[in-house]
Amino acid sequence: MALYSREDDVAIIAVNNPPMNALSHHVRKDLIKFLKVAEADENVTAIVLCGDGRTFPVGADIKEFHKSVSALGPTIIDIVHALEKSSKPTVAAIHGSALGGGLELALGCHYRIAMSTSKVGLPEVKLGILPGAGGTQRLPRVIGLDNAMKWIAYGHHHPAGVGASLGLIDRIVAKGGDIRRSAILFARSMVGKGLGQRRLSNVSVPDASKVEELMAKHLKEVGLRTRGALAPVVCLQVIKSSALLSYKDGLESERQGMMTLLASSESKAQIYSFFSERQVSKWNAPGIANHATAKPMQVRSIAVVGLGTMGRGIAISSLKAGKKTYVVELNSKALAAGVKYIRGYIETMKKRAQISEEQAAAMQSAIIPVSSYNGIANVDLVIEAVFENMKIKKEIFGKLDKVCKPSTILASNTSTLDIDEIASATKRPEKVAGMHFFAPAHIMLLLENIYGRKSSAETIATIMDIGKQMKKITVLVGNCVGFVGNRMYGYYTTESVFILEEAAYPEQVDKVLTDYGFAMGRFQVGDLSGNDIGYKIRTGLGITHKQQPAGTPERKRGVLRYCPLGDFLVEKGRLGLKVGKGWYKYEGSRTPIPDPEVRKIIDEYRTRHHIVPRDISSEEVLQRMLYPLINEGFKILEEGIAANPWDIDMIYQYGYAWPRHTGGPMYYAFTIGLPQVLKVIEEHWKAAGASEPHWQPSTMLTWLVENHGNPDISQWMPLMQKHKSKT
Ligand SMILES: C[C@H](O)[C@H](C)C(=O)SCCNC(=O)CCNC(=O)[C@H](O)C(C)(C)COP(=O)([O-])OP(=O)([O-])OC[C@H]1O[C@@H](n2cnc3c(N)ncnc32)[C@H](O)[C@@H]1OP(=O)([O-])[O-]
Repeated sequence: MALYSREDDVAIIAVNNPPMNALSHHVRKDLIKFLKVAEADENVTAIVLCGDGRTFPVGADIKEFHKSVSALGPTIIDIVHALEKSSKPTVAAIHGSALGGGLELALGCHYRIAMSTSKVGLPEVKLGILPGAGGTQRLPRVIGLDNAMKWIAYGHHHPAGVGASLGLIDRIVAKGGDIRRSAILFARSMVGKGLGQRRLSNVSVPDASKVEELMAKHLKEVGLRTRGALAPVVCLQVIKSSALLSYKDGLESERQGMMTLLASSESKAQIYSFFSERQVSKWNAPGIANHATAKPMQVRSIAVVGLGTMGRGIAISSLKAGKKTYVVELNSKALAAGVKYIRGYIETMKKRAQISEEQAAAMQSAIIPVSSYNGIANVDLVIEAVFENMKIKKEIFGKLDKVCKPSTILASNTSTLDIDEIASATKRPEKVAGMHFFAPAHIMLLLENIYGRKSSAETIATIMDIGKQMKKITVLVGNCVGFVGNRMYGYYTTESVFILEEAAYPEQVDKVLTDYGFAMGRFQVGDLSGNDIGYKIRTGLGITHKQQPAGTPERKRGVLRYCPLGDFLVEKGRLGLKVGKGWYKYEGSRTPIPDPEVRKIIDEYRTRHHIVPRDISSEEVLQRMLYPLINEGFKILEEGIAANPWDIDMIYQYGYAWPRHTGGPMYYAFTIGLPQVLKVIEEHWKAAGASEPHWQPSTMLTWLVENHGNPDISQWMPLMQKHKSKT
C-alpha cells in the first residue's frame, strides 16, 4: 500500500510495502489514487514521493513477474506519466535505494533529492530484462546516452553523489539529515517555477549526435563482459532509440524489447538466480537444525591460521566484516609478509574509495599479528588456511583444541578434505566445521560452508552468520570428498581430457565453453589456477602416470578409464600461467595462445594408442562437459549433501563463474528438459559402462523423469521427499 498525508500545503505520498517497498499491484493502485487526490486538492501546492521504512521503492515486484497481476493497470509507466503531468512540482525523496521501477518513478518526478548514503540504479539487466517504465528513454535525457548505456547495460547501483554529479539528483542531503523534511522544504521552494523543462519527455538527449559511435563502443564492451547474454544487447538497442525516435516511439521500442526479454529463458534463469541468492541463506541441515531454529554465537574476534594466498584474503574479509582479526604464522618472516600484504590491500581499497578513511583506520587497528597459538586462546572463531594436507591439519586442530577456550569454533578452509576426520583430532567435534572460501577470498563472493556429522546447530548457525556478515553468498552443504563444488568439477575436468584424447585440442573445447557463456574455458582455468593443483590431488590418490608400476596400461586405472595427458603436462613443467606455459603458452600477458608443443604431446599420445581423431560437434563437447557435472549434482541432492538445486546453482555461479543467464547446472538441466539430459547420460553410460562411472545415471534424475517428466525445479525436492517418505 501507499499512505497519503499532508504537511500544510505539501502532499506526501509514501510507499509502505515492507521490506523493500516493491511496486506491487496494490501499491500502484494507491499511488495513482493519491496522485489524483493531491492534484485535485487546491490546498496542495507540491507533492513529495517517498518510501516508508528501509528504503525508497526498489522496483517492480519481482514476485509478480510471469503472473497476470504484473500487467494489471495501473502500470508503473502510468504512474510515471501521472507524476510528470502533475501541475504541481513533484519531488522524489530518496533514502536507501531507488532502483528499477523505483528510480523510474523518480524520473517521472520533476525533481529528485537523495540522502548521501543512498544508491540509485536501473539493475533490470541483472534479471535478464530492461527498465520497462520509461527508464531507457528518460535516463539518457538526464545523464546522457553514454552514461545511460553504462548504467543500464551493466545494472550497477551507484552512490547518490555520482547521480548528483551527472545531474540526476538535484540535491544531496547529508548523512543524519531528514530526507522527508528536506523534500518538503525543497518542494515548497519550487512552487511556481516552470515545470516545462522538468518534464523529461519534453527534453532531448544531450549527446544524441554521437549515437552510432557510442553504440559501437558499448556493444563491443558488452560483448566482452557479458559473454552471450541477450539482455545487455537489447538494452543498448532500445536506449539507442531514445536518440533517434520521439519519446512516444522510443517507449514503444522499450515495450517491445521488454516483451522479448521477459519471454526469454535467460530472464527466467536470472530471476531464478535472484531468488536463489536469497533462498540459500534459509539453510537446512537435515536432522540437526535450520536457519529458523538455530541461533548463532556472537563472534567479535576471528583468528586466521596461515597467511598464504587464501589466509590473506580470509583475513581481509574478516576485517571488512568489522572483526578483530588475529593473523597467525609461526614463522616470523611469513607473518611479516602476510601482514604487509593485508595492510597494503587496505590502503588500496581506501585509494579506490571502496572504503572510507575511517573504515581503513579501523581495519588497520583491528589486525593483531600472532606467532604462537597461545596468542589466540580467547578468539571466538578460528579459520585454518594452511597447506592442503590431512596430517598437518589434524596436528594444528589438535593444538588449537588444547589452547582455545571451550566456546571457540574451529573451522577449516580445506577445499576437499574430510571435515569429520579433521574434527576427530579434537575433543570438540561439535565445534568443528568447514568454511571453504574461493580464491581470491576477499574478492570471490562464494563461501561453501560444510557441516560435519557432529557439528552443532550453534556452530552451523554461526558460520552461516559470519558468511552473511562478510557479504558472501553463503551456501551450506554436507561433508563428502570435494564437498559440492569440487566434487562436481572433478567430472568436468575428467571428461575434458577424454575429449582431447578422442577428437579436439584445448582451444576447441574452451571455445565451446566461452560461446556458452563462461568467462574462461576449462583449460584456461587450469592454467590460471595451476595444473599442479590437480596433479597433487591425483598424486594423493596414487593415480598419476609416474606413480604406476611398470606395465600399467597408460589409459587404465583398474577398471576405470584414465587419461594421463594432464600428468604429462605437469611432468614437463607446464604448470600454467605462472610459468608461461600450460595447456596454452603465454607471452607476457594472460592471453592464452594455442601451443604447437601441446598439440605435439596430444598427437604423439594418440599415435601411441592408435587413436584416430574424429570430428566432434560443439553440441557433443558441451554435453560431455556439462552433463556429468549435472548428473553428479543429482547424486549430491539424493544423498542430501546439498539441500536444494539452487544451493548447487549458486555455488556454480559464484564459485565457478557459471554464466548467470543460464541459471546454473541444475537450472540449465531443467531448461534443456530432464528427459533429454537423462537420454544423453544413458547413451554415454551404455557406451562406456563401468570404466566411466560418472555417466551412471543418478537414481533421482531417473526417478524424476520416469515419474514426472520435467517437473519445475522448485518441485524436485518436495517430490523426492514425498517419494522417500512412502518407501
Ligand atoms: C518496470 C521496471 O523497470 C522493472 C520491471 C523493475 O523494476 S525490475 C526490479 C528492479 N529492482 C531490482 O532488481 C532490485 C532488487 N532488489 C535488490 O537488489 C535487493 O533487494 C536490494 C534492494 C539491493 C537490497 O538487498 P538486501 O540484501 O538488503 O535485501 P534482500 O534480501 O535482497 O531483500 C529483502 C527481501 O525483499 C525481497 N525483495 C527485494 N527486492 C524485491 C523486488 N523488487 N520485488 C520483490 N521482492 C523483493 C527479497 O526477495 C527479500 O525477500 P526475502 O528473502 O526476505 O523473502
